[in-house]
Amino acid sequence: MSNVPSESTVRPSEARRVTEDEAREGRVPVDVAVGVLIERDAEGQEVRFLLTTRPPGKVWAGYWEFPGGKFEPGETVEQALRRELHEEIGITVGKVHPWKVQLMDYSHARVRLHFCKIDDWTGAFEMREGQTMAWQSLPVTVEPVLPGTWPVLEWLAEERG
Ligand SMILES: Nc1nc2c([nH]c(=O)n2[C@@H]2O[C@H](COP(=O)(O)OP(=O)(O)OP(=O)(O)O)[C@@H](O)[C@H]2O)c(=O)[nH]1
Repeated sequence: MSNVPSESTVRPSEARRVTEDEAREGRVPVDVAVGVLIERDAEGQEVRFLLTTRPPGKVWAGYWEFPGGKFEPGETVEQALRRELHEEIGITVGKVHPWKVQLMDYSHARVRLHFCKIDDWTGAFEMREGQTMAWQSLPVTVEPVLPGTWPVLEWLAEERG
């Protein structure tokens, strides 16, 4: 797909999608709640989505991703997402729509990414961890994009035909 970065630019040992079956063995996945913030046009069609850079000092710093973070003990996806988006980008999230789950292996961790769509929030965006934000549509114009973000761009492209 022309508008999605090529996974071949990252060595397989660094990042790889895995299935739930494969993940039954080896490292226990870390659950991560991720928000796909969507802006709609007057007809209600999805137009743009928000990407942010990974903060300085974190693994894969500077790579573009959807905002979110790891669950804290006992949290649901929705609770983790509300907390992370408030802590990291300063907004208060309204309704959360669970969308897709994707497992991903990195050298630093195995993660289970819980992607949720959000089109309802209040508050001004404030990048509280030194990130950069960009509203994007397909094809995205920012780079580099985090490998764990590529599947989302594919799903969005599929949805838009
Ligand atoms: N936020 C986010 N994380 C993603 C995405 N895709 C993806 O593979 N990840 C991975 O999910 C993990 C999220 O961890 P994080 O370090 O950002 O979480 P956090 O904010 O709770 O950080 P901390 O508790 O380490 O400070 C990372 O391993 C990151 O590489 C994505 O689109 N958004």
